[in-house]
Amino acid sequence: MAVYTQVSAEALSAFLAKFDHGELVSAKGIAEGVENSNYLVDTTTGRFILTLYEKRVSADDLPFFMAMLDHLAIDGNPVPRALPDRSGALIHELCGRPACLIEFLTGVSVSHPTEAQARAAGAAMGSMHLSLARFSQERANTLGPDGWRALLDKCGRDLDAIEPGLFDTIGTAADAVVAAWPADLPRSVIHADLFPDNVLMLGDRVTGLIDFYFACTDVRAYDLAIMHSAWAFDAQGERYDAAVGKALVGGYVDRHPLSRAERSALPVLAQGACLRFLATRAWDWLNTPADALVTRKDPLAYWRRFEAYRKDDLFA
Ligand SMILES: Nc1ncnc2c1ncn2[C@@H]1O[C@H](COP(=O)(O)OP(=O)(O)O)[C@@H](O)[C@H]1O
Ligand SMILES: N[C@@H](CCOP(=O)(O)O)C(=O)O
Repeated sequence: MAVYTQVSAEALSAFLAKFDHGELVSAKGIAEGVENSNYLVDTTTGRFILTLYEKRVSADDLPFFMAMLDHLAIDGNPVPRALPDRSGALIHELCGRPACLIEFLTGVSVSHPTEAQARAAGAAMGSMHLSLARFSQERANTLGPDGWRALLDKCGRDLDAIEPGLFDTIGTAADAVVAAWPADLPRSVIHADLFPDNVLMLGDRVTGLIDFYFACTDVRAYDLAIMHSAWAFDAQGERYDAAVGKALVGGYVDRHPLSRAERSALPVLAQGACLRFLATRAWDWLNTPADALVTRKDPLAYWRRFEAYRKDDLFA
């Protein structure tokens, strides 16, 4: 469960009093997620998400994320916007954290995507990329190859506590990926974390794309590679589902073109994606406070995926 900051009913009522969205009826900490504190808030006029930004989200980046969400929503993408208070402010402070009141979107995230769901989710990313081609703001990726390499170095030999020998094995793998990293593919703002838990669905229909707080400017095909690594394997990273992987890429290209150069870079981009998520998961595994209400995610599930991408071309 990801609730790092406890918000009292009194503090939440005072916060809601700044908005025209009714009075507090109930609030529950949301079990899913690892980065921020999220509450499901019911008021006398509707249902909302309250997010308090923690850990890796800098308050300085919030205006970028909010502008991106507005841009995508105007283009008809199913993304949640932050709601302004009576003075027009979107970004607030609550219990010492930056906080936003956010539109609630219906739908559930799937844990075992079917081919049809993967195709729909890939198409949703394709549409999002078409829209982002016209979004002019930029944000550097702090978790690009330099960022995840530095994070792995910061974990250092403690990585061996996760699995003996991991520090050396990953170091060699990271060197190879960094050396092969494509420099000249098309770039744009990307989501950079479009895992199944960040796509809300009703049946085979995508009803929500959420959690844009890693969004950044990077190689556009890297977004698809991240998504592939998250959607086409089981949670342990042990079993690859070729049909789901194919459907995901197929859905994407139904909406957005993928050049030959982008296609042939997907295997190395996917390996980079694996090391990036392995790095943050390993850091969190080693550094999450014992009293945090959060379920840590298994770093080795991303090492297994990495080995699968290194062994075979899963995009062939
Ligand atoms: N706008 C929203 N509408 C509906 N549910 C949401 C919304 N935002 C977040 N959630 C719910 O909260 C959970 C955690 O949100 P998420 O943004 O993924 O958190 P984190 O940033 O901590 O990873 C999601 O899995 C989803 O169940
Ligand atoms: N998706 C990442 C971690 C970020 O968690 P999210 O709940 O914000 O998607 C992972 O699985 O390692």
